[in-house]
Amino acid sequence: MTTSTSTEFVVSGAEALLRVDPVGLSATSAELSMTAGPWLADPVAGVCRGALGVPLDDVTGYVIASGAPQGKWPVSLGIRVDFLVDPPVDGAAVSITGELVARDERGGATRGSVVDAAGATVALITQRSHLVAVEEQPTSTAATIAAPAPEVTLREALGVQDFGSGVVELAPTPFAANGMGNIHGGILIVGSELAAMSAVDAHGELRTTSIDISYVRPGNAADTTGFRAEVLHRGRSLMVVRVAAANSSGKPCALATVVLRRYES
Ligand SMILES: CC(C)(COP(=O)(O)OP(=O)(O)OC[C@H]1O[C@@H](n2cnc3c(N)ncnc32)[C@H](O)[C@@H]1OP(=O)(O)O)[C@@H](O)C(=O)NCCC(=O)NCCSC(=O)Cc1ccccc1
Repeated sequence: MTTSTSTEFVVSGAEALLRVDPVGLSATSAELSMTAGPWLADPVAGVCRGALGVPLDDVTGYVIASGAPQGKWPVSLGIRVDFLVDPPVDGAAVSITGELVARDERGGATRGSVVDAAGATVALITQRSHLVAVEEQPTSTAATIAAPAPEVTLREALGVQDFGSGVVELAPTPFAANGMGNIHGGILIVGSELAAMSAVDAHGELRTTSIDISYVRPGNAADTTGFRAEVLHRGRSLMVVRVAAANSSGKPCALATVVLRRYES
C-alpha cells in the first residue's frame, strides 16, 4: 500500500491507549496495526470489543482526510460496527484496513475490517465522514503520549465510573482524545458499550455484536463524558440498548444503539 498524499496518521491519546500503529495511507485505502493485549479484557463486557472502534474509525476516516481539500478535515458523522468474534487478548497484532466507497465535496463513505493473524475477520465497519473547516490539519503532539502499563485495563485508563443501571462516566483524559482534542469517535463507542453492559447488569457473559452510532456534536475530551443507557429489548439471549453520551453541558454528543448477545460458555 502506498502513501500518496501529505496527510499522515496522527497518533493522539486514543491511538496510544489502544497501541495503534500506522502501516499505510492513501486517498483510497489505509492500513493500521494494533496490539491486542490483556488490557482489552473487562469484567463487565467480557472483552471490550468496542475498543476496535478506535482503529476502525481512524482507518476509514483517514482515507477521507487523505483526499480532502486544503483547510478541510473529516469528522465521523456515523459509524456502524459489527463484531464477529473477540479480538485476541494475548498481545497478538491485528490488522485494520479501510477503503473508500464514495467521496463528494461534503465528505465520504468508507468501509473496513479488523482481521486477526490467522486471517479471520474480527469486526466490520461502515462509516460516513463529514468535512469541517479547520485552520490547520491535526498533527501528532510533540509530547508523545505513552501507552499505560500492560496491567492497566482500558476501563482503568479511561477512568470509567459505573454507577449501575446504565449510568457510566469517563474521566477527562488525553487517552480519550483525537488529534483535534475532541473525544475520539472510537472512545465514544467504548463508553456506549460499557454503558449498555451496565444497563443489563452484565458480568462478562454477554458480548457486543453491533454498535450503530451518530455523532451529533463534538465532545470535549478534557471534560467528563457521561453515558446513559436505556434497555429497549431484553430477550433471553438478545438485548438492544440505546445510549446517549454528553459532556457536562448535558447536550448529547453521540447517540448509539448497542446490540448484545448472551454466549454459552
Ligand atoms: C458538523 C456535524 C457533523 C453536523 O452538524 P449539524 O447537525 O449539521 O450542525 P448544527 O449546526 O445543527 O450543529 C449541531 C451541533 O454541532 C456543533 N457544531 C457543528 N459544527 C461544528 C464544528 N465545525 N465545530 C464545532 N462544533 C460544531 C454546533 O455548534 C451544534 O452544537 P450546539 O447545539 O451549538 O451545542 C456535527 O454533528 C458534528 O460536529 N458532530 C460531531 C463529530 C464528531 O465529533 N465525531 C467524532 C469525533 S471524529 C474522530 O474521532 C475521528 C478522528 C480521528 C482522528 C483525528 C481526527 C478525527
